Amino acid sequence: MEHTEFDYVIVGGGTAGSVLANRLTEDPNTTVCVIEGGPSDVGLERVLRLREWLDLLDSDLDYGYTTVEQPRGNSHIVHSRARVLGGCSSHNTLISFRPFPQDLDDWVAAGAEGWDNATVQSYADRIKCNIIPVAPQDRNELVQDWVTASAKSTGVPVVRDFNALTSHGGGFSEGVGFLSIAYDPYTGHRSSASVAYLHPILGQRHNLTLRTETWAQELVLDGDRATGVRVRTQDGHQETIRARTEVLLCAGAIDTPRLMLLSGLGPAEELRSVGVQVRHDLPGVGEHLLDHPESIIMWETTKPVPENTVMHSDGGLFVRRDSSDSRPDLMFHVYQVPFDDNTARLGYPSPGPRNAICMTPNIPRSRSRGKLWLTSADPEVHPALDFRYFTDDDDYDARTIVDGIRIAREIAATEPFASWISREVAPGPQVQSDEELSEFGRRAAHTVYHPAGTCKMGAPTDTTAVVDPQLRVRGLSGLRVVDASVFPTMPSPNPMVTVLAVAERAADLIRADA
Ligand SMILES: Cc1cc2nc3c(=O)[nH]c(=O)nc-3n(C[C@H](O)[C@H](O)[C@H](O)COP(=O)(O)OP(=O)(O)OC[C@H]3O[C@@H](n4cnc5c(N)ncnc54)[C@H](O)[C@@H]3O)c2cc1C
Repeated sequence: MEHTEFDYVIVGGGTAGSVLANRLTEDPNTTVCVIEGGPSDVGLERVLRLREWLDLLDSDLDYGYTTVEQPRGNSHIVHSRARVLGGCSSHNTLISFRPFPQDLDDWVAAGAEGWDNATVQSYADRIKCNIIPVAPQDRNELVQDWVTASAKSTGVPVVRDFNALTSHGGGFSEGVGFLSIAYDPYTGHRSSASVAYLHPILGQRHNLTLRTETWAQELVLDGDRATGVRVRTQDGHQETIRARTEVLLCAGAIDTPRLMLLSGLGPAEELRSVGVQVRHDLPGVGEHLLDHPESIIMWETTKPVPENTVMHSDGGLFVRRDSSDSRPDLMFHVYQVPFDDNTARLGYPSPGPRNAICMTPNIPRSRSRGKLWLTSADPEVHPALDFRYFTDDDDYDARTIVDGIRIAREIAATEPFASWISREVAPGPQVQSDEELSEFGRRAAHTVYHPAGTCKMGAPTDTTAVVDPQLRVRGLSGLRVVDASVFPTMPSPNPMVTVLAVAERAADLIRADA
């Protein structure tokens, strides 16, 4: 057994972990060790080339978590989670939206004192990733025509830079346009958390130790203090890495609660039932599993989809149905490839690779709530994930998807987009009633890959919260969570920028405590 000691041990060199590693090692007297389960992405072209992101799903760089049966949804969804430095920012589409001001009002109302809009946006200002609206050479004619038709059909404005509306104003209620994406428009490479925060300092800062292909199996506790992490190295050895000051959990919304539960931190009765020794009863760990569910409508095109693109999903549309809230309540991505995993399984034909266009309506503030739990004390066994998709009491989630498919059909009937479409492939024009559209929409449903909330932040008095507003785990010392698990509620748009901003602020909170 080899023992090594650092000031901070970061579990997970992913989106949040990369930010923390950079910011904490700005002080040359602070030592940091990052434990990352996957390999480095340095020089790994198949990761760095953003356009090839679809090839990473279900690959050796994907943990590929499945869900338990979803009686009202799709039981076949695979939740991709990246096993590589940079985490999901090395795997995802890098669509970059600041959280809406009202999303952060919700955080404060949920007890996350100090996470108000002005504060969080000021941390988003610091993000090092190169976030820009899709560059002119990557804007293809089809998406351009889709933007024009969407604006005409729904009456929403065309937006040139969504984030400018959030950083310099009160956000936006509706809009359509090319997305903002964290990438280098000259090379097509990612500007992921690892590219932006780690690559420039690897080998430069001697106070940073990076342990790739190393898996954190259990937290080491001394009474109620976290003092280290027991890890398994690539060659199967076990060792303990000690933290003099803090252990920082950045393993993401699935693996952070999983590691806590395996370490005896979680709902006591449930832990006992699988034979895990209880170290600290924390009922909220694994509860409150959030996501952005989405569904799909797919068409065959009259001519091949133009080749130029950033990553095959370059446009976005936001619609607001409920005027009592200033935020949009329906979002659509547009996929310029057959996004047919779920439709093919249901028996729908797939157009050729260059002859499909899809719209995927998603629910920005889904009302269904899920849960994650252990089925075994064996650290190799995946936890159970139950998103409880489409189970909210008033059927809001399913109705949102039905509205989304209807709005998408109207856009498809509007020029200049209409001329690109030869026929609707899924669900097909015969599917018309609300009941039929709901049935299709739920069975073909997918995830936008945004699990969050499983170690939620709340007021120090909130017994359902896992961390306090300083992100410290309740009732323990030397342990913080800094990743998408801490979200008290889901930000309406894609969450990566919120994760980056959370990590930027966490670095300040950690330094202030030290
Ligand atoms: C396919 C896909 C597309 C997406 N597209 C977008 C998008 O376009 N825009 C957007 O805003 N969001 C997107 N998301 C979501 C977004 O990427 C995530 O919400 C965000 O990156 C999560 O960051 P995190 O720090 O919480 O976790 P992660 O980035 O997942 O980091 C966790 C890290 O911890 C490591 N790890 C886990 N367990 C252990 C362990 N026990 N020991 C050691 N290491 C461990 C993992 O290998 C990983 O590197 C997408 C996600 C996916 C999967």
